[in-house]
Parts: sequence; structure tokens; C-alpha cells
Amino acid sequence: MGITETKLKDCFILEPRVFQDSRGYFFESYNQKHFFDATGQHVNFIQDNETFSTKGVLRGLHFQTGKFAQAKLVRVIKGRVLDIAVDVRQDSPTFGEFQALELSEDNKKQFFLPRGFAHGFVVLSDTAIFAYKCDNYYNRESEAGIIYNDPTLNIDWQLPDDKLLLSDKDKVLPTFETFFK
Ligand SMILES: Cc1cn([C@H]2C[C@H](O)[C@@H](COP(=O)(O)OP(=O)(O)O[C@H]3O[C@@H](C)C(=O)[C@@H](O)[C@H]3O)O2)c(=O)[nH]c1=O
Repeated sequence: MGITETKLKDCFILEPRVFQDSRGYFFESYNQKHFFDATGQHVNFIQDNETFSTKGVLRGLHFQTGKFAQAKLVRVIKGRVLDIAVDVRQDSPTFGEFQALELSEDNKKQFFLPRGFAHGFVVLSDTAIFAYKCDNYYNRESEAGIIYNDPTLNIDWQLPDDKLLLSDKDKVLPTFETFFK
């Protein structure tokens, strides 16, 4: 497995070793020992999620607060997305910075976001199946988020605004400045 630490501390890009043969491919999508050896982080993943979305669907930017904060290991099973990790750890030297990464069924990259990161993605292919592991359970009351088109973050989502499809909840998220002031 290849691993790269991003400019954001504790946030990693993982590239699994893929075995191709005449039948197709095989790869270990998660191996606790290899994950620890590569990241140095003991993460106890306890929930797996999967979503299907069509082109232009943008989910984010989401995080859970306090004791319900979640680390996530995210990947794409089908299609192609632009994935965004935002450091919202107020004591971090990279607080307010983000890392963008294309995840696809072809590159099979995985993105590890530690606790204290907001997360979002937009679907660039016709459809996408997105899967991720979390180290804390879903807790509706502690859900929080930053608006996708926040002027401080200024994320290039690679699609025109009128092609984006957001949930009603995500359309009214606060700006970064409002949330952290
Ligand atoms: C996230 C989540 C949602 N749900 C339910 C609540 C709701 O009725 C329905 C859809 O929820 P949402 O609209 O919040 O789903 P979605 O917008 O896909 O939310 C997800 O976005 C990505 C970017 C993340 O990083 C995730 O952590 C999560 O916040 O699924 C669960 O039961 N468990 C969960 O873990």
C-alpha cells in the first residue's frame, strides 16, 4: 500500500496494491495492521456507509462535533468524485485549510480524514458509489457543516454552480466565519 501524508497533518492518501489477473482484480480495501503501520494511528472503525449519487450531487461539508467527532476512510467504488477535506481543528496550524483529491474506481485511492475534519464531495461522473468507514457512530444532534461555496475556503468544485445538486439541509449551512466566530 502506498501512502502520502497531505499538507494537512494526520490526513493521508492511501493507494492499495491492486492484483489484476484474467478474472478481474483483487485488493484489500482495508487492513487494520497495514493502516496502522502506514499512518501510525490507532483508529477503531465501527460504522461503514455507502451512498449512490448522480453527476453534480454535492454532499458536504459535514462533520460531527465534540465527543461524536468522526475519523473517516473514504473511497469510490464506481465513478469519479472530487473529495474535499477541511481542517476544522481550531488548535491546528492548518486550521481552515483544505485538501482536494480525486477519487475514482480507476485510481482506487482512499482518503483518510482524522477527527476534526469537515468532509464533502461532488460527483464528476454520470453516477458514483461512494463508501466510507467511520470511527464513531452517526449522531444527528451533533451534525455540523460549512456551506460548500464558502468565500473563505473558496473551493473549486470543478462543475458550474447550476449543475450542482444539494440537500435542503446543505443549502443552508453556515459559512466558515459564522461557524467559528
Ligand atoms: C450520515 C448518516 C445519515 N443517516 C441518515 C440520515 C438521513 O435520513 C439520511 C441522509 O443523511 P444525510 O443527508 O446527512 O447524508 P449525506 O449528506 O450523505 O451525509 C454524509 O455526507 C458525507 C459528505 C459525509 O462525510 C458523511 O459523514 C455524512 O455527513 O441518512 C444515517 O442513518 N446514518 C448516517 O451515518
